[in-house]
Amino acid sequence: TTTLGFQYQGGVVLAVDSRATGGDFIGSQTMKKIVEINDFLLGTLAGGAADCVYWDRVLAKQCRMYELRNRERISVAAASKLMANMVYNYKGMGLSMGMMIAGWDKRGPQLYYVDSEGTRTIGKAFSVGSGSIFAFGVLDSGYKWDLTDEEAYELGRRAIYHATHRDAYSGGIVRVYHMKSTGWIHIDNNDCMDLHYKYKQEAEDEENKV
Ligand SMILES: CC1=C(C(=O)N[C@H](C)C(=O)N[C@@H](Cc2c[nH]c3ccccc23)C(=O)N[C@@H](CC2CCCCC2)C(=O)[C@H](C)CO)Cc2ccccc21
Repeated sequence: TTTLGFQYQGGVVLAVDSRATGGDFIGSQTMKKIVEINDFLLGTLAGGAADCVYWDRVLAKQCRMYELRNRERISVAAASKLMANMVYNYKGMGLSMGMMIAGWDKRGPQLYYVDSEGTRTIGKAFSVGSGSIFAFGVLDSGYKWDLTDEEAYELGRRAIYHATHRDAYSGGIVRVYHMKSTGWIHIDNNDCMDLHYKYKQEAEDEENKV
């Protein structure tokens, strides 16, 4: 798996692949690794598939219960803390989950990393999963705060594509979401093979320019 999240002038962009593996067997090429918790909260999933899918659903329920009890949306900080505290109760029992929580609340756009070891941290950019080293290579070389929305989407797409190209445990569809002040929007899905030939053609066109 390769998941990526970064904050820039336009909010937070999330980009992920869609492969699930069992050993060297590919269980699925169409998994959803960006989960919609509510209109202003997104999560990304990496690690044990069942752990991720299960605990994401528990978090979504807890966030909804908070809204009903308090008549206001839960903050990004509180949602990420809920998840961190829930999985911390199982520390050392074999859970494997590395997730990001992206959202926009009264404090503006925020991005948290939470994992089953007990880490919860706020930051401007994270990449989680077996392909994260490849994604960081592209992200670090192309990131700046002042990216336009289109540049940010393309940076996320390219970073995940390069991870799917080099990491055997990443692949399938590259999914991109954008967390804005008005909530999240789903930008697009691209099969990583289509991106491969698109980028190959672009590189050849660039080479052939005088
Ligand atoms: C195909 C599939 C599942 C599957 O392939 N399960 C295997 C056992 C699994 O958990 N795979 C992990 C890798 C893995 C296997 N054993 C482990 C023990 C500990 C930690 C990781 C693993 C995976 O694909 N992980 C993905 C993220 C998943 C994909 C599915 C959606 C939720 C996030 C990745 O992190 C990359 C592929 C790298 O492993 C589980 C599942 C639930 C619901 C619907 C479909 C599936």
